[in-house]
Amino acid sequence: MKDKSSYSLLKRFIKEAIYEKRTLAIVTITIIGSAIANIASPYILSVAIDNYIIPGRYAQFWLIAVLYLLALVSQWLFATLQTFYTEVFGQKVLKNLRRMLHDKMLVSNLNFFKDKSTGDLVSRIINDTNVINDVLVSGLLGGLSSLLSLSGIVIAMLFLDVKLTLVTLSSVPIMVLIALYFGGRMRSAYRDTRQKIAKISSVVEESVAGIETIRSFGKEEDTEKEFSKASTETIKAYLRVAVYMGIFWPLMNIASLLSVIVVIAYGGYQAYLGAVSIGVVVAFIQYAQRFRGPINNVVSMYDSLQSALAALERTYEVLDDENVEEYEGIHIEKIKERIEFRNVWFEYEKGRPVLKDINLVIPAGSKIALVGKTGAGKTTVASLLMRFYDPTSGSLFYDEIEGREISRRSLRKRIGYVPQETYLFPGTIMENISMANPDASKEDIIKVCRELGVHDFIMKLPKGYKTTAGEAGKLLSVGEKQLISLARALLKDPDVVILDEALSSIDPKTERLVQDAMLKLMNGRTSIIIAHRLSIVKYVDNIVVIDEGKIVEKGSLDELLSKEGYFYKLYTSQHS
Ligand SMILES: Nc1ncnc2c1ncn2[C@@H]1O[C@H](COP(=O)(O)OP(=O)(O)OP(=O)(O)O)[C@@H](O)[C@H]1O
Repeated sequence: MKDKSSYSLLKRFIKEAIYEKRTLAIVTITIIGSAIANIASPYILSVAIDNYIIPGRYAQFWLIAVLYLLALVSQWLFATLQTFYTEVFGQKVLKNLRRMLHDKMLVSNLNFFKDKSTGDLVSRIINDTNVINDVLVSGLLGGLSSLLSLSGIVIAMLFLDVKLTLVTLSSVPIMVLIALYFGGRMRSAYRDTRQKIAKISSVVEESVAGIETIRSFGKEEDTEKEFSKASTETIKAYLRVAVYMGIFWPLMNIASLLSVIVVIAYGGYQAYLGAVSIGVVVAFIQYAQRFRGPINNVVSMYDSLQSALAALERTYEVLDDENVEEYEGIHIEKIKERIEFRNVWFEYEKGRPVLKDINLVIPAGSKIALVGKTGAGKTTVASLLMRFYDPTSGSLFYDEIEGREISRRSLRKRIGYVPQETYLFPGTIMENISMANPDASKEDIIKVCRELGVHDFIMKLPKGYKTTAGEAGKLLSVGEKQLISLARALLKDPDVVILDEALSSIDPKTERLVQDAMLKLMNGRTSIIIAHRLSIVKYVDNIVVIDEGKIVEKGSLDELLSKEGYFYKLYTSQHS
């Protein structure tokens, strides 16, 4: 264990978890109550035997019998309450951690996502928090409760008879060794089963996502083999757990019985000599049987701490990531005059600029097309416009206000972005469009869809506007989805539109629909089109040609064609 950092991680976690004070107070009470009740019942039994049963004082016997019953009932009651409230506490901590992680994702900038895969983030939010709950909350509280019970039992035993206590405790090291050796193996085998299950789900996930590629390359057999391998490994891992479980608990029981035998033999002999009473020996027999569970809990708490600390470290890594979007800044109501790039340089990775000294003025209401080979930097220009990133050096100005000073939210409200691939949120088509403007009525939405020519094909879907995104995702083509995205952007009524043409091929009929819808959306608005097809460039005022992060040509279609330069080559290669 990396002591110092593990300690500070734990300290921070405990400090943050402790804010659930009320639930934690209830858990603490149940833990203490449980420990006391656990110690009390054997003790009461010893008193009952020595002071009432053996002397034959049956008149007052009912009192001690009621006390014994009470101790047993409270033992059960506290144990139940402890399990329940530990879970309540754990779930609250879990919910809070998950909320913090999810919120963090929502406010993080795109650098945050650069080195994290979807699977990794999902696993941090779902699995790591689960491990933290299991080990750090339930495990730690269970372990502390066991430690308290163990200490209580030892104190009660010492109080009754010191020598007998030492004899009884002689089997404890054996139990600790068993718990360390076999228990440790059992837990690590169990962790292994979780990893194997995760492997199965990732194979399934990949098969579903890549089903078309699998089919087209005839890779069904390989995928099937991979799945079978993962399944077999899972079975093996579960069988290992079963074997270790089969060995572990019976061994613990034997060790526990060993101490009972020792107590009976030694205690019995002492009782025969009159050194201890029968009641005390009976109490010791009961105490001796109560060691195995708590000892296993304490050992397993220590054992699992390592994996939980790793999970905690991964969780804090996300929470402490400094790539956060700043939402403060000047609120802009409208982009009225122009957008300007002034000496803009940008690099995703230090020392590798992808935009180099971009200077560009986009007057309000004008239309420009960004053209260039793949990887030239067109999408990056669009990302800077929306402040997904800020320039590494140089500035963007919106009506002479420096981009970095403007509130990101207010800026993005003024921009309608139509990405290459449309993301449909869970929900209906209607909800997917209305998210652009929650105040819009159904009629407004239908009007916008009619205007863009989207209405007819939405009505052809099985449930029209009520078709869910899941169904629509399968039924709609890339172009049709982009039409929905265009409707979404129009409903927002932005000042600026950024359109990223779909790369995938679209059938000619839909392509015409998409182009018409694009032109309607662009009408009267500052428009920046990332043009892949070049047929759209007829409709723009200016074409900006980017190559390797630099603007290499700029001008109207006629100007650039007559120049017979870089653009001319691109254009003629697509139109030949
Ligand atoms: N998130 C990122 N991290 C690191 N490098 C990136 C990132 N996004 C893009 N790049 C790199 O920046 C360069 C410009 O990419 P960009 O996506 O802006 O080009 P593009 O002209 O839009 O290309 P395409 O037409 O293929 O979409 C490329 O070399 C690309 O590999």
